[in-house]
Amino acid sequence: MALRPYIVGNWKMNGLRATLAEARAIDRVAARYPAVDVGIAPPFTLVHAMAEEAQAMAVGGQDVHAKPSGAFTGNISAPMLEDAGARFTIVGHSERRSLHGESDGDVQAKAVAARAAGLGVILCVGETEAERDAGQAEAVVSGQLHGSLPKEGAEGLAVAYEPVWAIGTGRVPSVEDVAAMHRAIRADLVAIYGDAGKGVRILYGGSVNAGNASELLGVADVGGALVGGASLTAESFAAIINAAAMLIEG
Ligand SMILES: O=C(CO)COP(=O)(O)O
Repeated sequence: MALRPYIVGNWKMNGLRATLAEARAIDRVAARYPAVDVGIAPPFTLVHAMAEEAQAMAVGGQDVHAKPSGAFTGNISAPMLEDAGARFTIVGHSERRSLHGESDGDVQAKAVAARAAGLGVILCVGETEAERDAGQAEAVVSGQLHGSLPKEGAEGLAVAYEPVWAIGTGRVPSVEDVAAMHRAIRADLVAIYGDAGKGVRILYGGSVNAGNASELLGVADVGGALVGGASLTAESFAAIINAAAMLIEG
């Protein structure tokens, strides 16, 4: 891994106040691995409390609204997230794209808004199983990248490749398929941003766990992981952070 590894937990709609204890434990793990960037995106209700305490990890949002303020019942804006202590946000997760009907244009507007508020962005892309079976995986992901990446520049940006069929299923693509997709994403990033596209970390997400992290993180152009289920306890998340650290140390 040429870039600093970035290991991010997406807690989704899991997280009561009790999980603050888990967050503290994850922060202590992050402190032991200064060469690895660690982030957690908890539910909005925990962002402020976690950000107040976090020393070694970044706290982020799972989504953000494209407008800075206004009459948008139930939404959270990028300046509000930043004000609560968040340092980054996920945008374009497949659960947002499919369950909330978010288009590439919506995702792009969110990414632009997040960066305008000074937040890092993890922009998610990924094909469905039917699209992969039809041989369309790379074309679909390339279309998502061209449609949703902010055009102004690559600063503060990471991309997460999350095949929809691998999320929460225990199934992961072959190492060859991960390598091919990350190579294709890198080529798109360089086509869009020029040399700056080489510095964008491309995370893999979808059923990453302690058992497969080392193999997945060892694939060329995999710059980290976006982890769902296995990020919910410090013990399983620590094993993934440790796998990333071991790979840099060789
Ligand atoms: O969607 C994911 C992270 O954003 C992946 O979730 P799982 O790790 O639970 O498969």
